Amino acid sequence: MTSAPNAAAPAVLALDRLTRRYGTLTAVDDVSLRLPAGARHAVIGPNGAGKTTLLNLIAGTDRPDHGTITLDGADITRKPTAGRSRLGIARSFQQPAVIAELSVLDNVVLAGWPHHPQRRGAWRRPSRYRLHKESAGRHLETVGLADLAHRPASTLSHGQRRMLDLAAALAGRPRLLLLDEPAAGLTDRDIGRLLGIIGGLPSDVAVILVEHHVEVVAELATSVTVLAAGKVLVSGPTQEVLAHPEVREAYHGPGPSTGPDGPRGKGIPTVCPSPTDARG
Ligand SMILES: Nc1ncnc2c1ncn2[C@@H]1O[C@H](COP(=O)(O)OP(=O)(O)OP(=O)(O)O)[C@@H](O)[C@H]1O
Repeated sequence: MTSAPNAAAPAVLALDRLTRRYGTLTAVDDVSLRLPAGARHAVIGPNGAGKTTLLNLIAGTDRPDHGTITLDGADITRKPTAGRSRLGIARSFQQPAVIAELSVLDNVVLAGWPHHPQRRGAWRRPSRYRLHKESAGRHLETVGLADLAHRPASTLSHGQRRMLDLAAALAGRPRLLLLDEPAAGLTDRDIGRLLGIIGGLPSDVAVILVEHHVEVVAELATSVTVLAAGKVLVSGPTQEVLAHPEVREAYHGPGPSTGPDGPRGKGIPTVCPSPTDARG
């Protein structure tokens, strides 16, 4: 079993009282979080809990109304997305961000371009462009798409596009990788590969994973935050959080013993239900 990140270690990412309102709706409500280098942290919660909004605030595609975000001790709350990306924040999306007209390889070359040490003049100098292609090829090998490198991205299946999106995120040489529902729509085989890829990331890359598959969360995350209506319901080491009475009640409703080996088998759903399911 994995252990929770060391709370005393210096934080790569620190969120302090982050709040985002849309009109009268508070999508993210006073959320604080500290993640050390190499953290494997999951954010779970029912539909509409504010998980994607939280990722958007960290990535810089949305701005908080209140609170601060620091990366390696520097305040990035007002920094534009491109600046955060240069500092090493990369993300994958619920809908894979793939350029269908480009080859699989060139999607990764393009994503890695601004982060490559040999980025200047690479289009004009074939030897430099070759370096970009080589490092893109390594990322494709990591995600199991090397054989499809020269195919148009438009020909990929949904699962393959997700893997390409992940290769593109890795090309950004991230310090912090934000993954929004990476297992959604994947076959069991692809989920197995995904677990291997994320599990094999360099140990200094911190990962925040928004995921509905609790089995994926239990396998990958050492710590978990549960959001409900934008607020932190509970946050801490994965096994403690998944066994927390309020978390179990939120997903199962009140009832008799819900111990890990109780009447509901593993006691946690494989896929977190939507609020409608939860109200069931
Ligand atoms: N741009 C926006 N304008 C208005 N409301 C928004 C906006 N983005 C998100 N919301 C609302 O904020 C709340 C949180 O949305 P968010 O997408 O962050 O939830 P989520 O936990 O990621 O849900 P899901 O699991 O369905 O992806 C929802 O009620 C949503 O409708």
